[in-house]
Amino acid sequence: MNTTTQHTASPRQAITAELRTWIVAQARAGCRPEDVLAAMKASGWNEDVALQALEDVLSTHLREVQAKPMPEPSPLAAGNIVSFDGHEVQVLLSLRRPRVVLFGGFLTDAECDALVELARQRLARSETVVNATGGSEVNDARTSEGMFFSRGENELCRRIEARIAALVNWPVENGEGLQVLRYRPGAEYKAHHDYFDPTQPGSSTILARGGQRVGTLVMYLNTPERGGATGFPDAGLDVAPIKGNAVFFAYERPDPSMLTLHSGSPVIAGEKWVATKWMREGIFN
Ligand SMILES: O=C(O)CCC(=O)C(=O)O
Ligand SMILES: [Fe+2]
Repeated sequence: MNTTTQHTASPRQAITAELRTWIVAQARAGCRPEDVLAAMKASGWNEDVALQALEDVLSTHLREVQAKPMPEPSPLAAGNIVSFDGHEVQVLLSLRRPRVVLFGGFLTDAECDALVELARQRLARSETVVNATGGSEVNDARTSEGMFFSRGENELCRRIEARIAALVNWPVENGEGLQVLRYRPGAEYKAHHDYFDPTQPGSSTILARGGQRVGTLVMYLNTPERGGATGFPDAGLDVAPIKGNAVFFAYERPDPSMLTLHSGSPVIAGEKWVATKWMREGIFN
């Protein structure tokens, strides 16, 4: 029997989610297609069927990666000063992988102070999402206090939301309301991803409202005396929390390979205040 007949005669082997993830991971790690094919053959795949599976998975993956619109500050380059609404913002750092951009002077001192004062009386102990249920709970991994403004709640929120939308090219409607956090000495937010784990049953409720998170902007509302950097351990990057600056990062897929694992490291002295804007794939209502 030649291979062609064998191919026609054999039922198409199913491309499971697990196999798809594995093939994509091999490609992203720089493995040559012929080596991936050899590994599949070694684990019992018929050559033609394996080739077809490789082709299907990789072409779909390429289309997904190319077609997906993302929040993205380009065409700004590091070193530029960008002006929006009469307000000048500097691009202090731009990293491609993970996608991270650090803005200088994103908020004025007066805007930072006003956000802190509006948020102060509404603070409550921060919670984390419980993936299994889609609810939330108090957790040692996150020892800050926080509150949410609803989107467009007041003139200040509207002004900041319009600036974010313009500078990262992402619609205001896709943003969650601003969240303000206060960390006291010793408080931290341990390493986490901002996207919702799609394999967890609780995520479907959360994702029904606006889809996945694809980008985050953390704005520093004060400069803590010591500690409190935003760390990106996969990139070996620590962003100093300086009043008015803001760090943007984006993650095309809800996957650790985006390297956007990050933490709010413990505050050692003083308080740390931040405002976070999370951006969804779709309209968040
Ligand atoms: O406090 C920080 O530096 C990071 C905050 C953060 O990760 C978040 O709000 O999701
Ligand atoms: Fe985060």
